[in-house]
Amino acid sequence: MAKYKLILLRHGEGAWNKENRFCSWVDQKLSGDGVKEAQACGRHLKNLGFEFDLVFTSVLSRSIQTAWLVLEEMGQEWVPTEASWRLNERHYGALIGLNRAEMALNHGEEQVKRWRRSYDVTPPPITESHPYYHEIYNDRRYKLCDVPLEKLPKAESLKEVLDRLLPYWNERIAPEVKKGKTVLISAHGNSTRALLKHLE
Ligand SMILES: O=C(O)[C@@H](COP(=O)(O)O)OP(=O)(O)O
Repeated sequence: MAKYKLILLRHGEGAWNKENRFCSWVDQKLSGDGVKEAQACGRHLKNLGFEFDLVFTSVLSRSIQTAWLVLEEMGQEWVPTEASWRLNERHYGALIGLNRAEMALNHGEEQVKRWRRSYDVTPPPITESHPYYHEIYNDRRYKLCDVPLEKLPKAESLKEVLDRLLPYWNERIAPEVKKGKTVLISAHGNSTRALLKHLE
């Protein structure tokens, strides 16, 4: 029997995943296929016999929606869930909204790969002239965070994702896992990647 029970989940496909655009902190909902993926995941976890005690999500709808759909399929909608910006997707700064294939044509495959997959390369920051700046920073969810609005990131490397995620992991999630709770984290490609890197 495993000592700890922690399931890490990346959300189902979002509308901008389909369009190959950097979505990051833009609050896109799941696509039709994304909904089906989350439901299939819920059925799979149910067949494996998982019974969750606690669920953690980011504050982005695609991770919350995925958690709901998973719990619904499992008949465990009542399980307490908690959302934190610290589980958000990596902040892709000025790259938000851009198409990865077009970026590769303009900047070269290597540069795009460096921005996406290196550990400590931070993309250029988002500025007020960016088309999604105001949508992100005027959103009420970011006024309710445990840090003031001006301290929220404007771009992040994977290392910086881990730096902002670790206090939440150490203070809020890890103690529950250590108590023997079965915990689901429904988050994003890069926030789960950062956490896995830490756990390994
Ligand atoms: O921000 C995004 O577009 C993707 C990750 O992008 P890549 O690091 O894979 O380019 O995040 P997710 O769909 O998991 O929330």
